[in-house]
Amino acid sequence: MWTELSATISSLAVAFFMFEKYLNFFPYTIRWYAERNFRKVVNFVNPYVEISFHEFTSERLKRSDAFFAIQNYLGTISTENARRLKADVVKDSQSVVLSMDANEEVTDVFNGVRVWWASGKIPPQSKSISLFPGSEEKRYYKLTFHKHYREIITKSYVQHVLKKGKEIAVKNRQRMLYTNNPSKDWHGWKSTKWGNIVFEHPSTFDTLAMDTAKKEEIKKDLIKFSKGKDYYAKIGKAWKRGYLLYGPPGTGKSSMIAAMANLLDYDVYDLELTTIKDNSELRKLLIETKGKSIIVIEDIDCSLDLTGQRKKRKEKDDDEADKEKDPISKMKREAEEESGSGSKVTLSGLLNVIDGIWSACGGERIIIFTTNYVDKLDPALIRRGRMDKHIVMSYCCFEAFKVLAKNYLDIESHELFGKIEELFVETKMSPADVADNLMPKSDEQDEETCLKRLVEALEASKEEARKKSEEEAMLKTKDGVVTEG
Ligand SMILES: Nc1ncnc2c1ncn2[C@@H]1O[C@H](COP(=O)(O)OP(=O)(O)OP(=O)(O)O)[C@@H](O)[C@H]1O
Ligand SMILES: [Mg+2]
Repeated sequence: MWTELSATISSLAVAFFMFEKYLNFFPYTIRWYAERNFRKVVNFVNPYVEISFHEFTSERLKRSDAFFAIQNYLGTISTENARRLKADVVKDSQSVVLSMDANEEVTDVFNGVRVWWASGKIPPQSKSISLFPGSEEKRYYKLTFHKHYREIITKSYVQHVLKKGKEIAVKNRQRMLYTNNPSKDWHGWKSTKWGNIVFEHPSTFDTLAMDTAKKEEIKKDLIKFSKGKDYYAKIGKAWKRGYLLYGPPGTGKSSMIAAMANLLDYDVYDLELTTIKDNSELRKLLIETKGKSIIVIEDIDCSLDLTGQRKKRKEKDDDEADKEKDPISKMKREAEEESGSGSKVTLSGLLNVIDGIWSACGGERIIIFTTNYVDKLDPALIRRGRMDKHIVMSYCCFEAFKVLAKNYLDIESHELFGKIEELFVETKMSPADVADNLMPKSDEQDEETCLKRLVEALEASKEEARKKSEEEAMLKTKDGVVTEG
């Protein structure tokens, strides 16, 4: 039987070869007719069905999600089967993920049905020399199975592969910190709107010094949001949430953002508004962001003039008449004008990004604004619904200090704690300054030295505040005397 089968296959192969070779000598209509019938015969003899999954979809540079899901899935089964594997290092350079190399084949069994997966590459079509080597090469995976199982494979198996592949991608995913590239770099081969590096910030809610109840409330709020897909769909609201973090410098706003990203396992998009030319660029950037991410606009009060009424150049001229005299300001302004880097993003453009029709694409996103001066912001920008939660990051209190002492010095109590608690009632010091005082600067510095340094700094700050208030009081009385006089 085997001898007969191999003889048939060889004859078919020879026939196919001859057929392809001599077909070009016939006129087109005959060729088309012959080819169609020949394929019918081949399909009748060949009981196998093939499905290809290509790396690039219709848009040339848009990578197919399915291709990567399949790549991940095949990585798990090919480690036992395939002989040539490709390795990628992921997750803090700790683990290796294997995938099938080109022109390898592996088999898989699903509900008792055997399928074959093969990987391949389509070489460049054009013979011209490309500036970008390898740019034309297209990878693909080919799935082969018996036509008898068409239903089960196309309906259940492919879905199973994509689901598993996506799960593996989430598990192996390295979180990224994205920053927007200036729009002049958006075009060209493989250029992207967002530049990215691996996000590795160590801040967590455990290391964050702040009121414990407030911290727990924020954590619960975040977790509720991340699990709220169905709820948001039910109430007909885009699955996104806005946070406004405000407070003096060094109170932990940026650290809080990193802690949030670490808690939820989200990517971070750090949006630099000043490099965005106009509202349409802002929208394009937003569309390119993925779900499970935090979009951050730091120091929103400094980023743009978002008071609603953007000043016109002429009006500004009066304000800046003095600045023109200063050679450094003048040079800076001239350079800005030359590069055309002045941003035209407006308040309405920003509002549209936060809760316009575009903001719903992607889903599962948190938008965070930070500012030192909340009063400077336009109320429309931060009204509830846009910025759903306002979080004030304030000066260090005794409770926050205890978290820092535990983290920086590994102590939970000390005889100086009493004094420090008293001093915190009357002094305003940012957690950044407290942390700096608590951090040992050499091996010789023990906890006692660090705590004493903090006490001294707190006393100095208290003294400074006392002098300042005395001066202010004196000025007030003087003013009073002058007015009365
Ligand atoms: N609440 C806090 N808990 C723990 N560490 C803090 C806290 N606040 C500040 N720090 C420490 O101070 C440093 C500066 O803090 P961070 O950058 O988060 O402040 P910020 O509020 O973003 O300041 P700015 O308004 O200047 O941007 C951090 O690296 C961190 O070590
Ligand atoms: Mg900051």
